[in-house]
Amino acid sequence: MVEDGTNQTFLELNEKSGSILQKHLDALGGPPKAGQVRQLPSSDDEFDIIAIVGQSNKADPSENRDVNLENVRAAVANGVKALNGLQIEKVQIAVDSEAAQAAGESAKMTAWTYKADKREKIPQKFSVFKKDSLEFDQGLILGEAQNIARELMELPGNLLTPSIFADKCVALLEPLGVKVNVYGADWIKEQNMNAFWSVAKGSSEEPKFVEMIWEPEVKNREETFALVGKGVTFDSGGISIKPSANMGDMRGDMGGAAVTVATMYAAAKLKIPGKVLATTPLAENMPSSNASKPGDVVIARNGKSIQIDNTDAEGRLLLCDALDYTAEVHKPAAMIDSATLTGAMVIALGDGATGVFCKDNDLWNLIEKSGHETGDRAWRMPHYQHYFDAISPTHNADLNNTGGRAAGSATAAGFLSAFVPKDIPWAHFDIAGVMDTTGSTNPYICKGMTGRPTRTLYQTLKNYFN
Ligand SMILES: N[C@@H](CSCc1ccccc1)C(=O)NCC(=O)O
Ligand SMILES: [Mg+2]
Ligand SMILES: [Zn+2]
Ligand SMILES: [Zn+2]
Repeated sequence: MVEDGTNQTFLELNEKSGSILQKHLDALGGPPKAGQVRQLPSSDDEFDIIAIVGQSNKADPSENRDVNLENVRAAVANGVKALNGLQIEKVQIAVDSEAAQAAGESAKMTAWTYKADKREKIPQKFSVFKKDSLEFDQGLILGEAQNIARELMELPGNLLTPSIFADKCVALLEPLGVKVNVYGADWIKEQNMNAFWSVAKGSSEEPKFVEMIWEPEVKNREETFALVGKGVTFDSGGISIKPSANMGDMRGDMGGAAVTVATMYAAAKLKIPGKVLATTPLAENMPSSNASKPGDVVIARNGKSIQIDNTDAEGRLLLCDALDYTAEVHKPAAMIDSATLTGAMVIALGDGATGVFCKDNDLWNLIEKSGHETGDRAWRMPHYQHYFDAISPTHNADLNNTGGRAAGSATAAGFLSAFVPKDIPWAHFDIAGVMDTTGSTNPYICKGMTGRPTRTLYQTLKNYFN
């Protein structure tokens, strides 16, 4: 696969073919425009087909990402898709070394579909044209990591209960040298994680709390970076039940946990030179006679009382205990939580960017830079006292678990801030908007669950420890 009709690889192949390639290309209308692909028969025994891919050269700085790399991702995606169904197993991609990682990421993500049997028709083996490239291979791993998150998110609630999710964490990460601790209901209650338990107790599926530790022998920095991910394997809303239309999408309400685990996979595979600690509270949110009722009051692990006025605002209840535990027990130097937290974030940003709430400018700058590099962007949201005031105080407790309709994402972030010590740089990623896609906005991610922003989380760790 070769980008446009003018680059060096094309010229070499054309010369070798005695200018037949150029003749075919001219007959097909000349070099492809951005988004187009021309497939040429190859006279070279080494290749069955040569695909010439048009690449955009638009570079608008206000896009807030490395547009050149994103153009390469798009071109590779279009090329791979044009080869679908042709029984081509292996694709060599002609790409410059500075874009090789982006090409690898895109190839791997484009070649993925949830239905494993359909993958047979899509090329699955990729390399750089006639050479080995470490950057490209790293890109393949990062694409694979995001695919792991997509797979977990697509899995329906009956096939991915908290117990099954926890088993998958062990199977995926322990062989890579990540220590994985899995705790159940008794431990959650012993820890006084009563806010977490208030969500889980309505389901017959046992909740799990998974703790993952990557600690390499060789470190660039001694600090611990912590990740926390919301893991609601199905969110029915509980007693405050959701409308039935599209309720099946809530199989992806463990997206925060999925991208957290996928980031740990990438961190271990690519041997991030520092300690990364991750936790995921996992539960189902179901209505039953055991479920929490609107108006119930619980005391969270940190001693704060919470009035549960809306059982569908459950994410912050699991997360608040997980954040408190992670901060107190592991004392990280920085912490990011990821959560499909609010419908308001879907309205605010759609699948354009992850909404990030962060008071620490250094951490925010690191996250923004990372999103710029991966193309999976972050957008800073307001994290003011004003929004915290909307959820506190409440009639019968220190905090209310809902701040009402206005600025729902910001008041949710305000709620979480009551559980993170002020001296720990912390960012909250509301990933509800980027949870899924119609498939029309990004050429390398098909319709469905996206696994976003796995690569931006990984890149943030990489930038932090390098
Ligand atoms: N599970 C969360 C977020 S639901 C957000 C969403 C909606 C539609 C498609 C994708 C994501 C939840 O229940 N939040 C409560 C709330 O926002 O009120
Ligand atoms: Mg799922
Ligand atoms: Zn909910
Ligand atoms: Zn939820």
